[in-house]
Amino acid sequence: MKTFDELWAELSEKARTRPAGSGTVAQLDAGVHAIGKKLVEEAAESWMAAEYEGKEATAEEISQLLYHAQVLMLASDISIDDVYSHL
Ligand SMILES: N=c1c2ncn([C@@H]3O[C@H](COP(=O)(O)OP(=O)(O)OP(=O)(O)O)[C@@H](O)[C@H]3O)c2ncn1[C@@H]1O[C@H](COP(=O)(O)O)[C@@H](O)[C@H]1O
Repeated sequence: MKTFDELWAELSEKARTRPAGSGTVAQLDAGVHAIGKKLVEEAAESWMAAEYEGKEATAEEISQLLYHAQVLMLASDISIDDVYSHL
């Protein structure tokens, strides 16, 4: 288990060091358009899970949604504080 902030620290490090085999690095290389499509896909899957699949599936889909949101932030050079400033 990890927190949002811990995942952000891990993904930031992956973006900086670009280890071989990292899915995050592959997504960053694919670009904002591809990352945005994944984000929308995970949002739709979260919605469907919440309507039809129960709490466990919904939590899993939302975790993937948060992951892809963080990847989009990295690809767009947006920090956590940039986002928090709008909350
Ligand atoms: N939390 C996640 C995470 N959530 C979702 N995903 C990605 O999002 C995809 C979502 O799965 P789906 O089943 O919805 O999609 P899919 O169509 O079957 O998968 P794809 O064909 O798109 O890969 C997964 O296949 C992963 O590629 C994640 N990839 C990585 N992480 C974490 O990010 C960290 C860094 O990962 P790496 O960069 O791969 O080392 C690690 O702690 C990982 O646990």
